[in-house]
Amino acid sequence: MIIAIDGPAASGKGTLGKRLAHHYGYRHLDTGVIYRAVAYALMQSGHDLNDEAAAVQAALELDPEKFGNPALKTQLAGEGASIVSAIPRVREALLNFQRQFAADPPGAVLDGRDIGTVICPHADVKIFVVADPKVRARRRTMEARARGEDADEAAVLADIIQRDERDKNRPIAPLKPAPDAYLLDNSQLDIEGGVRAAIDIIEAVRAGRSRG
Ligand SMILES: Nc1ncnc2c1ncn2[C@@H]1O[C@H](COP(=O)(O)OP(=O)(O)O)[C@@H](O)[C@H]1O
Ligand SMILES: Nc1ccn([C@@H]2O[C@H](COP(=O)(O)OP(=O)(O)O)[C@@H](O)[C@H]2O)c(=O)n1
Repeated sequence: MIIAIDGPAASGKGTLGKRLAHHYGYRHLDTGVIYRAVAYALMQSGHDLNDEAAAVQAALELDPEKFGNPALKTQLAGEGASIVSAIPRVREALLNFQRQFAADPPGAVLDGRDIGTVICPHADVKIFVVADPKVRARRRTMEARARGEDADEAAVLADIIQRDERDKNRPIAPLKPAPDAYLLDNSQLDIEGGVRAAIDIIEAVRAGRSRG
């Protein structure tokens, strides 16, 4: 089974994806990390984030072993990711890796912006996670502070809104729900509540399928 999770910045996609993968015994890929890693590589090598050739090269040379680098979590890397991810050739270079990850047994949960629309249009279940922008900014700020960073909630909110706008309005793989995605608003839910709601959706889809 392939579970596709999409949604705007800091909506809880990664947390949900990880928890669902654990619940079902599947592998999990946070695809945002891939674009963050490309942006980070460009920043480290002193290239402009709009340098298409350098960005494609960085995408082709990605090392999944480095996806755990804490530097990829910063606001700067997220902002950079939103710029490099709008380059069509970068997305193209990263397509196979993501599709291969999804196809490998026993099943996979992928989260990002275009999983249900482009990467896995035939996913068994698609969930589009949303939450009020202020709630998302608050959660992301608390997360950064817990890591010891000095995060300003208003600046985090501005970054989230700016990235969402860029991601929604780009011509390639824009952020939008697939027509067959289930909407999950977790503004009023805690993490457990969000996970339960997602499992309810997945089980309802499975039950519907087995009834044929
Ligand atoms: N339902 C929820 N209730 C409270 N906090 C949440 C919930 N879902 C996620 N979070 C927290 O919000 C922050 C952003 O979640 P994350 O999974 O990183 O989002 P995304 O992958 O969409 O960027 C994290 O600190 C996470 O612990
Ligand atoms: N499948 C994906 C995942 C991320 N991205 C881009 O990468 C950026 C960072 O993604 P992320 O999921 O790590 O961001 P957060 O929601 O964690 O803040 C996004 O703002 C998108 O521009 C994308 O274009 N497609």
